Amino acid sequence: MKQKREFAEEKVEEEEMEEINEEIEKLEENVEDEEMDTEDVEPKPEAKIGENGLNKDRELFKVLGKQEMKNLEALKVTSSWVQHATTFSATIDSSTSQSLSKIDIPDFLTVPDTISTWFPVQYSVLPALFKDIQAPPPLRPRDVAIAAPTGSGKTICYVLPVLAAVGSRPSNSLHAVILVPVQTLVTQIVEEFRRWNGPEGTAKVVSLSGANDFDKEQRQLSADPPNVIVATPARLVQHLTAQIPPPIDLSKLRFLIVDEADRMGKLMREEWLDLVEFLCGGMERVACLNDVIRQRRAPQKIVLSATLSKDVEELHLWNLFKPKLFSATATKAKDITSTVPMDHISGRLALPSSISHRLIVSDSKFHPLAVYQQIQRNKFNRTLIFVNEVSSSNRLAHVLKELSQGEFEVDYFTAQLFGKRRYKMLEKFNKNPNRVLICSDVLARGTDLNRVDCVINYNLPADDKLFVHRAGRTGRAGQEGYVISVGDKETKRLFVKMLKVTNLWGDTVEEQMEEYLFEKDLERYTKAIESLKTIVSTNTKTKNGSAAKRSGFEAKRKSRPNARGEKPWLKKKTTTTE
Ligand SMILES: Nc1ncnc2c1ncn2[C@@H]1O[C@H](COP(=O)(O)OP(=O)(O)OP(=O)(O)O)[C@@H](O)[C@H]1O
Repeated sequence: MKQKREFAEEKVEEEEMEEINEEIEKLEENVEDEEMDTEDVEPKPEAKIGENGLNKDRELFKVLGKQEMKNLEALKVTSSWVQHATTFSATIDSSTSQSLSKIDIPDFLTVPDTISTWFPVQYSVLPALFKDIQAPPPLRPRDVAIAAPTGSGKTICYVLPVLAAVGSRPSNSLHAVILVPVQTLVTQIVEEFRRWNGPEGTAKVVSLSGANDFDKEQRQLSADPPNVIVATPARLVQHLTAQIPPPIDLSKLRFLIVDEADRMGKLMREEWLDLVEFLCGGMERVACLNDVIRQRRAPQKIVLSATLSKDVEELHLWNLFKPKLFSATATKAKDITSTVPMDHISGRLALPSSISHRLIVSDSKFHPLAVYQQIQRNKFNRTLIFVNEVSSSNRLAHVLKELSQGEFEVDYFTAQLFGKRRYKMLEKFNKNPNRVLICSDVLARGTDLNRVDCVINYNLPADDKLFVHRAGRTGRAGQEGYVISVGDKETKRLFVKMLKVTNLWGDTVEEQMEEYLFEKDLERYTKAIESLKTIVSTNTKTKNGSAAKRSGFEAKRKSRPNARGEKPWLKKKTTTTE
């Protein structure tokens, strides 16, 4: 019985297969007919025969009908406000700087001795912002985006307007919040406020970041409400959510400023911007007259960066109100929408013209020696060396110390450094000559160190923006600066391609360093490597033995009694029972 059923099923399958084959033959005949029709309409191009003797066209997907498939051109969408930017010169020299008398600043502000002229970005932005403060517009002032090269003086563009808005007799309300991506920048910007705020310091400026103790910050915010807060987003949100109501009242905010805006990442809206805008109020979309009136309360947003993204989605994230763009380009706005596939608004001039770049290509085993020879040959006074891994920072530091034999001091600075030790390290670098500081990218953006002669990319930067920001630690305020990138035949290829695609290659000089150039220092170099190997092997033994030492704030926190007053780190004394 079962066999019969199987046999019947097979029979049905055969009949179905025959029907399907007839269908396919009919289809093929139709297709051939179609081909026949087009035959007399236009001469059929020579059929390309592939190796296997088949018609090449048939090997690809057959497009039915007559339309030709063609690649559509990628649409370049640039916001209209990016197209109609207020532009100014990217170069800083006597011809592009303006005298201080050209801009009236409030008399209660003290001009630091180092400031004698206004840089192009300041001369372009400050009058517009001062005007909005002296004569507030009926609705709310337009938000501002500033795209200018590194070291061009963008910080002052918001420090002065904020201090002008606070006024000479400040009330107890919070006028401005400035957000920056890393805590080293928080301290630097508070210092810039102090420079202009005068010795008695009319405006109360506080810093909120991982460098300070959270509880201490919270007590200070409640006891003495500040006029200006400079913070990292994470620490600000921590204060805004730690207690209800939060000790920070954002409802009367005049400025919401984000420096190094493109570094805040695509998740910033979810992480902190929604919460801050909600607490500021007035950011809702306008649906009725009441909204228009309520919108007057919204703070004026100012976003800044040397590589402000041109990406419409990213710019849209900021929810800017009728934004006004100030952008550094040597020529008019055509640079901004340049055909170069770059996502910087500041166009091809993202690198200050006072910076020269050299690419050293050598075998990777000689890279520490190549770095030493470049520092020694050019007699750089202060050198910043960027590495990608923490491990290579202390190894490179050891080899350079061995090679330099006291010619210059070598330190290294990474995110592992906590609390005050970071600022002591930077202060030591700023105050002393003949320094080499090896650091990770925590110092790549915004950090304003004193007269860095040379930036060395010991490990090449991952993308063009990072290259621009690392290079921008030198050649600041129009001074001369040198950038040296170190690579080997493999890594050089991708690096050169990246810089050429984004028009940052400019007049870079490429130098091949062959093995014979290293012979004169080879003996010392070998000794340095040997001593490094012994240190690394002893370190690995101690690491297996005991936990690595912590430094600074982290170490102090470890040696503090817990809530119950116990000291868990002390070994419990075992009492003998006999
Ligand atoms: N008008 C000026 N005259 C002289 N020096 C100035 C002037 N404006 C700014 N500077 C100095 O130029 C240096 C760079 O300024 P600032 O840090 O504001 O640049 P930036 O554009 O913010 O750089 P980055 O993009 O790296 O953050 C600082 O040391 C600052 O003191």
